Amino acid sequence: MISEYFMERFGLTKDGADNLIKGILYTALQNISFMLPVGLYALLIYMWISPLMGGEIIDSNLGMFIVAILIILGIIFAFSWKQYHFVFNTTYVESENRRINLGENLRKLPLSFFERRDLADLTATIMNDCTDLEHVFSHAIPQLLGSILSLILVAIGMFAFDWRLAIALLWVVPVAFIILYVSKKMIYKGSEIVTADLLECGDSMQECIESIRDLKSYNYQNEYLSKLTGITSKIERSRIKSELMASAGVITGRVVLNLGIVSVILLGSYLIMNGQVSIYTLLIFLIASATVYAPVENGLTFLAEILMMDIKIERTKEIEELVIEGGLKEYSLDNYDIEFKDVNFNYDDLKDVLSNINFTAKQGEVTALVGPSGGGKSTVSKLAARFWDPVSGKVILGGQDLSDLDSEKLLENFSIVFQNVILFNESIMENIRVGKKDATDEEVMEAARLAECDEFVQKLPEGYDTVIGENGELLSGGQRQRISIARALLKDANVILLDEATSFLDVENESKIQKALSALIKNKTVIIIAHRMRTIANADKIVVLDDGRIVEQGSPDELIAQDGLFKKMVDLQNLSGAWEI
Ligand SMILES: Nc1ncnc2c1ncn2[C@@H]1O[C@H](COP(=O)(O)OP(=O)(O)OP(=O)(O)O)[C@@H](O)[C@H]1O
Repeated sequence: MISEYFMERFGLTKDGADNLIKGILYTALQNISFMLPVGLYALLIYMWISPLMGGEIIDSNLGMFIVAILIILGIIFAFSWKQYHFVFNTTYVESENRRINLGENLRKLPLSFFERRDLADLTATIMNDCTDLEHVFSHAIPQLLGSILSLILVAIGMFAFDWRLAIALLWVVPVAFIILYVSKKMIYKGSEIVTADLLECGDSMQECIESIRDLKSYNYQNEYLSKLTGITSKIERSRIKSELMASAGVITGRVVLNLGIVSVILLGSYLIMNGQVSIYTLLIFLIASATVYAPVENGLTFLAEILMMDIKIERTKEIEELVIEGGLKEYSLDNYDIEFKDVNFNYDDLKDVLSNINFTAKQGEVTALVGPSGGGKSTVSKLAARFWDPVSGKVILGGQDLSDLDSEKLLENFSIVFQNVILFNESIMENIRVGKKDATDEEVMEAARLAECDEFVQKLPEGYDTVIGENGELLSGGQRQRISIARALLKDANVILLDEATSFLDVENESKIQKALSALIKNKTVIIIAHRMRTIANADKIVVLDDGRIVEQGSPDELIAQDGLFKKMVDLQNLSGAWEI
């Protein structure tokens, strides 16, 4: 039951929760073992004070004391070792599990999620929040709950010894915790503000690094840096405020704890004067107060930390509990036609981006999406690969509604070349192999040759083994595009989406790649987006999108004959082609 509570409350796995319980028990035992020397002091004081108070003289046996000290040290060592094992080792394993789970969950989320969510925020959750939680599970929770547990056991002993002095010693403990708990809202608020400010700072730093070229070219660094300085100062202020909010409760609690010693002295003196307790009993309680309050003081600091952590736990749970996109993993397709049936779509409920889209991209044909910028071409291609689901209407592949299919399985049928090519900081060979994980080096090189990569790759210092830097920074835009096309050629899937796939290429290279692509696209469903009319001259079907609606569709000849938007676009490009500067 406790295990289930911990799983739910702290988002732990079963093993993690069980180990946390063991960690708490060993922390309690460790705390008690730290109090064992108090028993030894008590004995020593008794031996020393007894003759002064007219009692018998007790023979001190040094050997016995040394043995007792060694036994106590042994016990402290054994419990500390166990506590360390359960608390620290298992915390790091749990933290690793948490990161893997988050990563797994993210992998299964619809791609639309990543367009909506702030990526710096996601990274902060996986890295920073998990690290902060690591600290809470390795220090705060076991120490706090262990302290409470050991305190309860010690309190029982104290009550048995003298219940009046026990009350005088311990009444401050619940009061101190209640004071801190009452300030919970303030602590949470402070932590929420710090988290939001850190995120804003992370976003701005990332933006600054990504756009450093533009900042320099527009001489905008100073303005941007002063904005960054403003944000970092804001973090500093909110951190100080948050610490003050948390420490107000902790310090008040600690002051209250000290009142316990005062009340023990006052009550003890009164009881001694009335002959109800001996000075020995009072001394024992005063010595005990030092060891009893130490874990409680730590506990107060840890409780504040746990209250501050709540926001991080919520943030990780939010990702863990996101609804994972479902869908059929096993399905059969009649063919690879993609049909848009009465599709309406928007990104944010505010403005319709696509309205009443009806067309079919047939297998064995090239369907080109053209139209003015912002007309909805890329959005149509995203819906075709189920990156998003339509708000109404259906997108159908070979008779199956895409929204019924598992995205990962569905994308096995797609080769996609995006406008913005993403490359990894690995060798060219591995970057192309992304298209087909089990491809041999020969297959990769063949795809690279077809995509006109071979010539520039041979000139690189280590050929196909050259590592191309973060997002392929060592390559030109056209070279990056060719690598992306090589990936698509290697994957050789049945549906091919090309979104401005050759926009960075010069005429010569584009013509060569068009040739390679025509070999690739035989008998496949091809949807191509291009602004250059030359790129889509051989398309079987043209769909013209303007302001989210299909305004014309048909073969290039039919549309030229219609003398509408497509014809206007072709004429304009012919005209601009003839311009001389
Ligand atoms: N992730 C998004 N969130 C919100 N709105 C978006 C998003 N992506 C695109 N839009 C909006 O949807 C509309 C259509 O964009 P889309 O990229 O599909 O047009 P496009 O025809 O491909 O444009 P271009 O030719 O310039 O690439 C635009 O108004 C754009 O602002």
